Amino acid sequence: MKDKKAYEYLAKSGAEISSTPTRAVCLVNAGNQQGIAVDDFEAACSLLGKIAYLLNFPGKTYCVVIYEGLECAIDAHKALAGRACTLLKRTYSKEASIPLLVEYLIEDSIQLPVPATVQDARAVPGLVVVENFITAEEESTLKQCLDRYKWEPLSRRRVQHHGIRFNYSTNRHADDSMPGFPQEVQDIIIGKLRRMKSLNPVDEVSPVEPVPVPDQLTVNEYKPGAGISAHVDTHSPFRGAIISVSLCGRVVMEFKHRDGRAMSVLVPARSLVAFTGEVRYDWTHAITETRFDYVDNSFRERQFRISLTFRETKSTPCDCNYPHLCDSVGSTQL
Ligand SMILES: O=C(O)CCC(=O)C(=O)O
Ligand SMILES: [Fe+2]
Repeated sequence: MKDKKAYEYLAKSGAEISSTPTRAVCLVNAGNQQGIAVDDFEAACSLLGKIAYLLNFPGKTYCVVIYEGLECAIDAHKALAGRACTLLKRTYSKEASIPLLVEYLIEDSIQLPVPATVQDARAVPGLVVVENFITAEEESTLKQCLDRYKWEPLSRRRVQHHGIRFNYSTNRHADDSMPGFPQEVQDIIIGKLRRMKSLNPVDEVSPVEPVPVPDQLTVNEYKPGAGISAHVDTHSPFRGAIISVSLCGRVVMEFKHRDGRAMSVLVPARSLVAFTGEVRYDWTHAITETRFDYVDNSFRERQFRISLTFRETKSTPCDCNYPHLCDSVGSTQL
């Protein structure tokens, strides 16, 4: 019965079974739904030949390995067909003895999502991405440093606030100041920001912007799978660009404009992302709650991630040219 369902889902996805060997080997009964972890799956299948793509579809009862060469696919088919799933370290032990059903698929019939990349930032005006902004050593120093401070639990993540405090109920910074940033944050990140000449948007059309002088820091800790709903950071309390530095894991960030433009951008670990101009004021950004992101041509498990969002506070109304999402429109400004 289970097998039949898996074949039905496979057919529904548009994928067609081939009666002759192809590079695409489909493992039925060994999907993400049955607890196959993507890393175990990749390790087991790469023993049988060089993998071009790995497709471990979220919630599905099959997965697909596309080998670089046909010979490897034939070898894999021979090695895997009828074998117990323990080969793939299936986590549900009661199902571990179900034999694998292996099929070749017509490659063109497999629907692939478009993987999110860093370069996709080009389609989001004003977005700045600096890869490897901090080293792995600096990342671990910062993580250890933050672990010494108290976390505030929110429903799906934990936060810390440093510098001038932000009030979530009014969406404004509180008047009472706290001490400055932790020393390591000051030395590593603020030090690097001071040495940066400007913020250069990836699209190369949006104007270069000055580097802000942050006095407020929000630290977000996301467990794997957690996210943040679509929002624009309130305009008026903050001057210029908003900066986010990622520790520990990569994530895919979703950007949307009300005119229909939308883009998923890969934000690598240890990178700096800055929101300037149009993306700062006129687009929303979000992190979808999901266990998998489609990156590097595969669905990869969402990683644990800490982000540090730096803002420079101010007390004047916003003077941006993007009225639709502006909190100053209709009050003091227009
Ligand atoms: O995690 C991130 O990089 C984004 C956080 C964010 O959007 C925010 O704190 O406003
Ligand atoms: Fe934000």
